[in-house]
Amino acid sequence: MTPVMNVKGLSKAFTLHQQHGTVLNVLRELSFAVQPGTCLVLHGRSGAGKSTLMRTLYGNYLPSTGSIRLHHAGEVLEMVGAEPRQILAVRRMTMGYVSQFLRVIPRVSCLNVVMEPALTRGMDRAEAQERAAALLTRLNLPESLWSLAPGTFSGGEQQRVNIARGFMVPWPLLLLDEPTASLDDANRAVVLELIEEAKSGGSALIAISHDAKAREGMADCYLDMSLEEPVNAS
Ligand SMILES: Nc1ncnc2c1ncn2[C@@H]1O[C@H](COP(=O)(O)OP(=O)(O)OP(=O)(O)O)[C@@H](O)[C@H]1O
Repeated sequence: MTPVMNVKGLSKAFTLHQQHGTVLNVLRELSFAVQPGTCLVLHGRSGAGKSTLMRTLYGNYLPSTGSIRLHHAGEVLEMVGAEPRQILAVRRMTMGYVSQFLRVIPRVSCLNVVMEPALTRGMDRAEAQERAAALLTRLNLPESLWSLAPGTFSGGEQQRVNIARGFMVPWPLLLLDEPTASLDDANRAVVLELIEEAKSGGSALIAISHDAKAREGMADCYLDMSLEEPVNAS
């Protein structure tokens, strides 16, 4: 099977210019591939570089070395050094990212936050609203909150809005950062169902989860990022 993403020799170092130019070698020579219909879970101690890897894959950080090849729009795109317009097209069509915390935009209602990825892809508004409502209902978010901006919502409510938004459209590759961190057992089970449905539809997922039950429920394979202590050089 052709992988959705193929990563080779990926390294990322941070240089702390304000702190005597200390260099943190966070990712070192990582190579892995992600297949459609599977979930790869990033595994490793706190500080191993899991979030850094996610941000690098999403194009937020430029790696120091290596290659990230992504199946996008019928072609293989090298994400390292891709133009900003290509990264934006990838984020609209190919790679979704459910970050740990919802980015709250003042005065934008919960329903609009959830619908946005579908509207950006040209889905009809009524259809988008129906899908958003179905997801919010499954995630047990009270209907009385849907027309409110999520800024005042609890941590778990904000997380469920973020998850509904992430699953609004099918993604060839979906990145999930701690998708069940603030959720109770019932809502964790809903998130695991959504992940299973996405996999059945052919999506590949890359996830970080400190929640052992959730991790076991979603993982098809693991990337162990704790094999060595990071090397810090100045
Ligand atoms: N923007 C940055 N600038 C400098 N150092 C950074 C930056 N982002 C992360 N780091 C460092 O990289 C290392 C890995 O951080 P990262 O957040 O990726 O770890 P993690 O495995 O996701 O940890 P956790 O499980 O605690 O969330 C840490 O030592 C952190 O201090």
